[in-house]
Amino acid sequence: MAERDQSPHSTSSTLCSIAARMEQEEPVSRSSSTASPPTSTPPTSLGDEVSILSEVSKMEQAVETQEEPSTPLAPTPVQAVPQSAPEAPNSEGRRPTRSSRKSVTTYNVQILAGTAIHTPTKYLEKHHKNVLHGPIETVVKTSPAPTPKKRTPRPKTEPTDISDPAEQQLATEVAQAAQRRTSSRVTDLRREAFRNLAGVGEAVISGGKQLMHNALRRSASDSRLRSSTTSGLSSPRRSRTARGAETEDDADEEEDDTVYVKPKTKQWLVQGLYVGQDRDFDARLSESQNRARRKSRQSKDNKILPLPMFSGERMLSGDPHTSYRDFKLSYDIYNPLPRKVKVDGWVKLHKNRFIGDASALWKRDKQDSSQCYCDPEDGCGEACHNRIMAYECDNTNCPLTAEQCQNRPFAQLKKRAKGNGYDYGVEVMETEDKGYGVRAMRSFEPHQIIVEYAGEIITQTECERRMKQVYKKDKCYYLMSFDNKMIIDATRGTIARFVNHSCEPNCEMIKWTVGGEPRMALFAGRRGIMTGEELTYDYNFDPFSSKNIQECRCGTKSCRGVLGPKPKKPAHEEKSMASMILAGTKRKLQEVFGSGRGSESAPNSPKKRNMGNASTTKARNALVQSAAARERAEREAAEHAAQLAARKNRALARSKSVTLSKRSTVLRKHTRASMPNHKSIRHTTFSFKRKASKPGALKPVKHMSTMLRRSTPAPKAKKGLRAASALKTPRRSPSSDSSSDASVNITPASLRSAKKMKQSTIPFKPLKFGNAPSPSPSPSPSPSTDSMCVPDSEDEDWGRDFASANVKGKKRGSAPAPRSMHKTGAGVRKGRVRNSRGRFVKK
Ligand SMILES: C[S@@+](CC[C@H](N)C(=O)[O-])C[C@H]1O[C@@H](n2cnc3c(N)ncnc32)[C@H](O)[C@@H]1O
Repeated sequence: MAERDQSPHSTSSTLCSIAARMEQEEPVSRSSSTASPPTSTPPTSLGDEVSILSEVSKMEQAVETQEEPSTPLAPTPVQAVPQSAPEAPNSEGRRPTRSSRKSVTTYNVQILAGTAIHTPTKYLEKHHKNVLHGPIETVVKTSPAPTPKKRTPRPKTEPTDISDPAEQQLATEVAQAAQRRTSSRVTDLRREAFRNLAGVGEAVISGGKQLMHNALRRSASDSRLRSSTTSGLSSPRRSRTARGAETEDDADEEEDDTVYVKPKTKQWLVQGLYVGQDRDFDARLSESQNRARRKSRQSKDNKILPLPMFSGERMLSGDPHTSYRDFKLSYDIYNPLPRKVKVDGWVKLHKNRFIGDASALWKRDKQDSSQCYCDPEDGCGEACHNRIMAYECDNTNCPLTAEQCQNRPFAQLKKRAKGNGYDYGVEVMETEDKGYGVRAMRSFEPHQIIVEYAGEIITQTECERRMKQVYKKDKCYYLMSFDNKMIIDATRGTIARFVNHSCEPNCEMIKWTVGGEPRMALFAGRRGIMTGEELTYDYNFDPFSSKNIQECRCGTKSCRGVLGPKPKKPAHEEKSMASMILAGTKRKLQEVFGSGRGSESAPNSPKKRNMGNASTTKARNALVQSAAARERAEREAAEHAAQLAARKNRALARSKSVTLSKRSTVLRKHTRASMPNHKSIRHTTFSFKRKASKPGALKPVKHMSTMLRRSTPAPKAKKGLRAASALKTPRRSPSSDSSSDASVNITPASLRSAKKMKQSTIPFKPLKFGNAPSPSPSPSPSPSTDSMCVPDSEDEDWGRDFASANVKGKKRGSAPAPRSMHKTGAGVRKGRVRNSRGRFVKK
C-alpha cells in the first residue's frame, strides 16, 4: 500500500492512505486505549455523516479516556504507542523517514467535501486551514495550526519531551482547551463542507443561468434581425414560433429556450459587390433612347445581380481612391492557351553565329548604308527612308533619338527578350499534322516585329557537308538562304525555325540591315496577330525537283496544294493560254479599228450574229472610248509620277548632305545590292530534301539574283495584260535601269516613279514602230526616232499623232501639224498651202 501514489494531487490515493492509516492505527488505538470502541472507523464518504460524528465522538472518547488517568506521572496514551520505539533515532535530531510518517493521519476536508482540486495543496490558501494532521490525540492536544507552515508536533517525541510536571500540566490544559476547540472545529469543518457544497451548486446553477441568458439574448437578436429583413413577411417557421409563444406559458417557454438553443441562421446578402452595377448606357442606342432607358429604370429594383464585367467598368471609371481595388483574373482567362510543349534536342541560339569559314568569307560592305532625314513629328513613320529600305535606324543613320524614332524593330526585340513570357510573345505549339509550330502569346500590331530568325551562318560547302553527314536521316530542315551566298541553319537557332508555311500567311519573313549587318526576322502581316494564332509565312519553298515536292496542309482557301510556288503549267498549256489572250486582244483591236477580217468574221460569230448593227457600233464606240481613257490615265499617271520624283529630288537637293554624284552612286548601290535582296529574301525559305534517287545529295542554293529573276516576270512576257499589272505594282528593279537613269533620284520613291515612267512608255513603242502605220513616211527620219530605249520628244509626238490619226471621229484633221514637219518641210506638196483649218489646198 505504501507504494501507491500518495501525492497530495491524487484524491484517491489520499483516501486510500486515509483508510490504510486508519487500519494501521486501529490496533494502536486498541492497544493504546482499551476504552476506544473497536468499531470506530474513519469517515469514508461525504455522506457518511454518522461516521464523521462517530469519529468526533471517538476522538472525544479518546480524550476522555485519556483524562481518566489524569495523574501527572501516568503515561499518556500517546506515550504508550509502540510506534514510538522505531522513532527513537528521531530524538537524535534526524529527520523522520517517510515510513515513520505513516502514522500521521490527514483529514482533508476539501476532499471529504468533494471540493478538492488537483492543485498542489501547498499553493492553496485554505489547505492548511482545512486539513488536520497527525493522530487524533495530537490533533486534539495541539491547537489548530494558525499558519499553514506550522507542523503538528511529532507524537512520538512528545511524551519524551513532557518530563517536567509543570509542562505536563500545561499540556493537559492545552489538551483540554484543544478538545473543546477541536469539537467546535469539527463542527466548523462540517459547516464549511456544506458551505462548500452549496457554493459548488450555486456556481453550477449560476453558470447555467448565464448560459441560458446568453442563448436567449442571441435568439432574441436573431428574431429581431429576421423581422427587420423580412419586413413583415412571416415565414411558416416564424409563425409557428409565434403561435407557440402565444400558447405556451412563460415557464414552458423558458424551459424550451433553455433546452433548444437555435443555431445561427445563414444571412443572405441582399446587397454587395455587384448590386446596382448595371450599365448606364447602351452603346447601340441613341443618347435620347439611353436617357429614356435610364428614366424607366430608376423606379425598378435590380432583381438579378449584374454580371461582374460591369464591376470592372465601374471600378475603372470611378474614383480610384474609393472604388479601386486589386483583383485576380481566373487562370483560364489569364492563361487561355493550352500547355506549351518542350522540344527535345533543340539547342536555342539567340543571335547569329558564324561557323567555320563563313566569318572569313563574309563580306562586310561598309558602303552599304542608308540615311534618313525624318522630323521628330514623323518619328520615322511610313515615309522614313531607312524604313522603306529595310534599314534599322540607329544613332549613326537617324537624326532622332531612340524615343522619338519608331524604326528600331530589332532594338525593340532586344528589350522584349529581357521581359517576361508575355513580352517575348511566342511559344512552340504542337499542330495537328505539321509537327511543331509557333503561336502568339500576345497580340501584335500590323508589321510589328515578332521574332528573329537566327542560327548558325554557314557556307554552302558546309551546308552540303551537313546535309550529307549530319542531317542524313532528318525529314525537316531549318535552312534559309541568307546574304553573301550564305545559309542560316537554325537547327540550332531561335524559335522562328518552327514557324510553318501557309499559302495565306499572317506573317512575313524579311531581311533587314541592322548596324550594317543583315538580319532576318518574322514580322506580323497587314492584319496583325491575335493571341493564340499560329504564326505562318509563305515559304516560297523551292523543292528543286518534283520528287521533293511536299504536300501543303495549311488548309486555307487558296492553298496551292504544295509547299512552294504554284507548280508551273506545262509549256504547251502556257503557250496556248498566251495565244488565246493574244487572239482575244487582236479580235478586239480588229473590232475597234474595223479591219476587214474582223468585220468579215463578225457575221460568222454566233455572238455577232445576234447583235444588230446599232449595238455593234455602240460596243465599238465604248471600246474606243475606254481605250482612249486608259491611255490618257496612263499618261497622266506617268506625269504625276515624274512630278513627284522631281519634287522629291528638289527636297533632297536642299538637304545638301550628299553631292549629286555621290547620290547617284548611292542610288546605284541601293538598287543593285539592297533592293533585290530585300525582295527575294522576303518569301524564300529553302528547305533541303534529300533526293530519293541519290540520298544525301544537295542542290545548291540559288543565288538571290536567280531568285529574283524567277520571281520577277520578264518584261517581254508582260505584253498585253501583264504590262498593266506591272504598272500598278512597281518593282524594285536591279541596277541595270538605274545606270541609264541619269536623274538625281535617290529615294526609293523616286526610283519607283522613274520606273513607272519607263514602264508607262512601253505600250506606246510597239504601236509606233511595230503596228502603227506612219501617217506620212518620213523621207529622212532622224536616228533618235529609231531608238527604243530612250524616247525623245519626237517619239511622243509621233505617238500622239498616231493616236489622233487612228481614233475615228476624234480630232481627225484638227490636230496641228507636227513641229518636225514644219522644220523639215517634209510632206508639204509643191503648189499647196495649208488653209485656216490646216488642210492643204492649192495655191
Ligand atoms: C522549318 S520546318 C517547320 C517546323 C516543323 N513543323 C517542325 O516540326 O519542326 C519546315 C517543315 O515543316 C513542315 N511544314 C511546314 N509547313 C507545312 C504545311 N503548311 N504543310 C505541311 N507541312 C508543313 C514541312 O515538313 C517542312 O519541311
